[in-house]
Amino acid sequence: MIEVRGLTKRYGEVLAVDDLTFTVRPGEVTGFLGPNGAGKSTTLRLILGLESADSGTATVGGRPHAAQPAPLRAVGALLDPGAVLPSRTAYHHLLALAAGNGIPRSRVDEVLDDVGLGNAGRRRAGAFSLGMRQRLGIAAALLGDPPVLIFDEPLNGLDPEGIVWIRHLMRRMAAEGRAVLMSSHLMSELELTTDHLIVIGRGRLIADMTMKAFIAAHSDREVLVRSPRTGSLRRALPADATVREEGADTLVVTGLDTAEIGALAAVNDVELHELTSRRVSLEEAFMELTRDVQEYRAEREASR
Ligand SMILES: Nc1ncnc2c1ncn2[C@@H]1O[C@H](COP(=O)(O)OP(=O)(O)OP(=O)(O)O)[C@@H](O)[C@H]1O
Repeated sequence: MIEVRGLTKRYGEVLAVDDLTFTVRPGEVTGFLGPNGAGKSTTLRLILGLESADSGTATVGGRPHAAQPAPLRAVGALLDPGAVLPSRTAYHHLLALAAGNGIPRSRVDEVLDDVGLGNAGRRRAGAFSLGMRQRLGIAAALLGDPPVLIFDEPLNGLDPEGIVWIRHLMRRMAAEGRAVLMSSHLMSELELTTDHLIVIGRGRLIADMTMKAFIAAHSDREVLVRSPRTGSLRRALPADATVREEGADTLVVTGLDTAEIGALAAVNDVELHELTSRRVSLEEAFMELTRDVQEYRAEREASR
């Protein structure tokens, strides 16, 4: 279990992590979501003891990272898949890590097989594709068979096969009872993989809820209407319907269903070319949730 309590980190003017509190539970994949610059990587580095907090605590299994007697057995992390000596073979890279953490040599072949690098272990890591480096980083994370796993943007730059593979791996790790934390700046990457969702913006907690609850809360339907007479249709709609234009001949309406809009169009003699009910995408729901912090970011960048 990861417990973050009142965690705060400042870099000069920038409050990168602002009084953040959340828990990552065993047996679940928790998605850690936030727009670029929200403070995700900083939070993960604080949990892993790579940075020190200005205040608050971050513990794994009840201990701060610095107090872990065998860090790789407590928490495995994939932060930067590029962090491998290019001249080393995958096998020797893992062997050095194992030796430094009192992990038996036999475990190296096990994890190489586990991540599908069984045949590539004797090749130099410098010649690996991004997908293979990602797998090697995950092998290193799994080396100590830890109960807690942290992946920072693990799907970045991967091909569809790699993405499916990592999704399955994370689900399997959670099914084995591990606590898995995965960061992303895209809701679409988390929707299929995670049980729980933590959203941050500008270093602060915005949402902490199950993925199911997030989907239920944001599964409003909207109706797309295409017509050569959108102006007349718009005037025919009741005042409490929300209407926005999506191009010259298209309206998107919330608050009415397709039958109601169809009936109003018929009564007012408005020709329709399309009437489609659709779910608001979770990506849009996430953007709505973080709009204030995105605007803040845009303002800050504009004023530089
Ligand atoms: N070492 C550092 N020195 C100064 N500022 C930093 C440092 N690391 C991060 N920051 C700033 O802290 C804020 C949070 O950055 P962080 O990398 O944690 O965000 P993030 O959510 O991981 O973003 P991304 O998705 O872009 O990686 C940003 O404004 C960033 O510029």
